[in-house]
Amino acid sequence: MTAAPEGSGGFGARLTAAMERHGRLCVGLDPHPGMLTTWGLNDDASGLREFGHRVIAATAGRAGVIKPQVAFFERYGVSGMQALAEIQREAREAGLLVIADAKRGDIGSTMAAYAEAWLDPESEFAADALTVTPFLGFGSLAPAVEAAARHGAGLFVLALTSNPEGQQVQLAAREHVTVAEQIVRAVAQADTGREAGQEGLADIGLVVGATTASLAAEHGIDLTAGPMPILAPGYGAQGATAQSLRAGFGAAYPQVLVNASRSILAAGPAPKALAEAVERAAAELR
Ligand SMILES: O=c1ccn([C@@H]2O[C@H](COP(=O)(O)O)[C@@H](O)[C@H]2O)c(=O)[nH]1
Repeated sequence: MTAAPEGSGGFGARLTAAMERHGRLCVGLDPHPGMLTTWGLNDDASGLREFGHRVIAATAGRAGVIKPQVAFFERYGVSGMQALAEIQREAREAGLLVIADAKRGDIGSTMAAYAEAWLDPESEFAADALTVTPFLGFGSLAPAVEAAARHGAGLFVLALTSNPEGQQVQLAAREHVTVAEQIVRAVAQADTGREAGQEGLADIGLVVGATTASLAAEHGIDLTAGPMPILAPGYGAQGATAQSLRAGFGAAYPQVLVNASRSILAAGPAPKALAEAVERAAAELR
């Protein structure tokens, strides 16, 4: 049912191919209710579908990755989640990689169910990768790591999020090692199952905010500890710029996939203006 997305092989290989071809922009598909109104769309599942359809049309061929924010679909109940399933399928059929931003995390046995819901290609919500939270302990994500390997899918593990409140937890330290550093080390370790000689990005990556990247260096967190892809939200609406991203990530910048949601979506609904906003952001980050 789902088309083969960009490239072949596991998620890391597909993401590497997509970034080589289209650059490091990930377009955020965040149908804020106010945005639907501005775009002249219904504040219901039909509006979500049309919004998704237009964002996919503007993104395909201009960027390689799209990130639907699940919360903006969930708030419409069953019909919203049905629209999300259809939009994810349409995006993958258009050759885009889909990262479902659902930030799932629970005890291991429940985590296994979340992983099947989002990473099994036979699932209605099948995505190429899923954002997950490690704050129940990185070990609780083991079933998701196994499911990702089984399905050729990926995970992005929250490490140092873009919101300032995250630092209270993420920069707390035990024996001078911050929680964020422990997560980065655990993700690098989880990625060691790569085949000998395998190049490119790994399947399991990190979420590090475009706005908080410089904190990693300040706190001695080595984001180059492995070939982990790094999903970086915070560019545009949250204040990070192409220049601050490069400076903040430093040597890790080649691993970075930059998300932009509101700063691109604000250019809609006209298809040409939306496509130009995608092109501009992609060029700025190249
Ligand atoms: O640390 C994080 C993790 C996820 N997000 C999500 O990314 C987008 C950002 O949207 P903008 O409109 O470009 O600010 C949104 O879906 C967040 O939930 C994040 O911002 N920070």
